[in-house]
Amino acid sequence: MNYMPSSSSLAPTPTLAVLGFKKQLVYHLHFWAFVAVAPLVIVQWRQDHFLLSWLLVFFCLNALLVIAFLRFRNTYFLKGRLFPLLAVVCATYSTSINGHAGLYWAYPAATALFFLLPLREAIVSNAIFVVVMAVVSFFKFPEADFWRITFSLGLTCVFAMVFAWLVGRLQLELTRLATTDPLTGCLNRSQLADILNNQIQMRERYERVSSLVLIDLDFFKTINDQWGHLAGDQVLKEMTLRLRKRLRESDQLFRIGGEEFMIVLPETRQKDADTLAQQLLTGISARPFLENINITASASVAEVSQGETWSIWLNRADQALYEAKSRGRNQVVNAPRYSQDQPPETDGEVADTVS
Ligand SMILES: Nc1nc2c(ncn2[C@@H]2O[C@H](COP(=O)(O)OP(=O)(O)OP(=O)(O)O)[C@@H](O)[C@H]2O)c(=O)[nH]1
Repeated sequence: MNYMPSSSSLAPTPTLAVLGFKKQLVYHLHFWAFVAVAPLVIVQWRQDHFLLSWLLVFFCLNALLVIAFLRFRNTYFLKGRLFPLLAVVCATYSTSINGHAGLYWAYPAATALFFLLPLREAIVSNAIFVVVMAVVSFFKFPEADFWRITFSLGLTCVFAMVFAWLVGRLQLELTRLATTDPLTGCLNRSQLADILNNQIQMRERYERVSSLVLIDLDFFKTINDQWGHLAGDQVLKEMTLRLRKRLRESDQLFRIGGEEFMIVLPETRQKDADTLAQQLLTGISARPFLENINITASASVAEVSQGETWSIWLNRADQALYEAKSRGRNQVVNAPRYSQDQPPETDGEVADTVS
């Protein structure tokens, strides 16, 4: 149970990876839209379509600002909302004055909406867009074209919607797979630093105290040796169910090692966390697992202290867990408070591997 820095702890979390993906998508859509639309400003100006030309200037300026904000500030300019609005207005207006030449832009505009807006907003915006385009085409083109345009634009929207919806689901599924342990469904270590850091910030900024509990099954190796690895897996699953049953919705349960679990308890003082840990250990030892496997667990409790880092907090809990094991197991040990004058001995700065 040695918490040492490793290069993998510097890798972005799955959630950050998804956010990074979204930023790249927005960045590229604005960049390529700018490249495609900028020449049209001159084309439309030369054709004396001054209003459309100005609209396209706004579109290009917005694209440049979004690109600049993403690159230099890592934020979205006006939340990225102007692109869809301007794209739809330009495509509609261009169709009304340029006919088919303007209509062709309606298709990329409708598709882009699904990648830039939340799905529901994109569906509503595109439904309105298709209706408006249908009205414009009804007055602008022969009836046969009106039907073709309305159906082909509607179908483009449906395809884009299905694709965007599936990409969204895929992102959620990949995040879930990357952040949870496949055997127990508990959170894995990928977001551990972020979640502990959040609790530390709540402590520093708002004096809101949280605690963490480490629970480690005792002599788990003998379960595997005696009953087999599959039975060991079943015990871990049932252990998770027993822990979850007693926890609150806001508590976060991690499996941070083979038979070691960590629970983050927001808004919970050491004393209450200790009571909870005692109850959890009772819940484990009171009834046999898989009908006849009796097992106990050891636990430690640590309330977050002013001025400590997440790794010191976790190390304090870890050392207390060692203490519980060496005192004979099947008990809870409270970690001593962290003091900036006398920091507790730690094995290293960053928790990344647990044995
Ligand atoms: N079935 C199963 N066993 C696992 C899994 N992950 C780790 N283990 C086993 O858990 C055991 C942990 O053994 P130890 O670290 O010696 O701990 P212990 O036997 O519980 O002893 P103490 O913690 O000192 O009480 C090892 O035999 C690992 O192979 C898993 O996902 N499934």
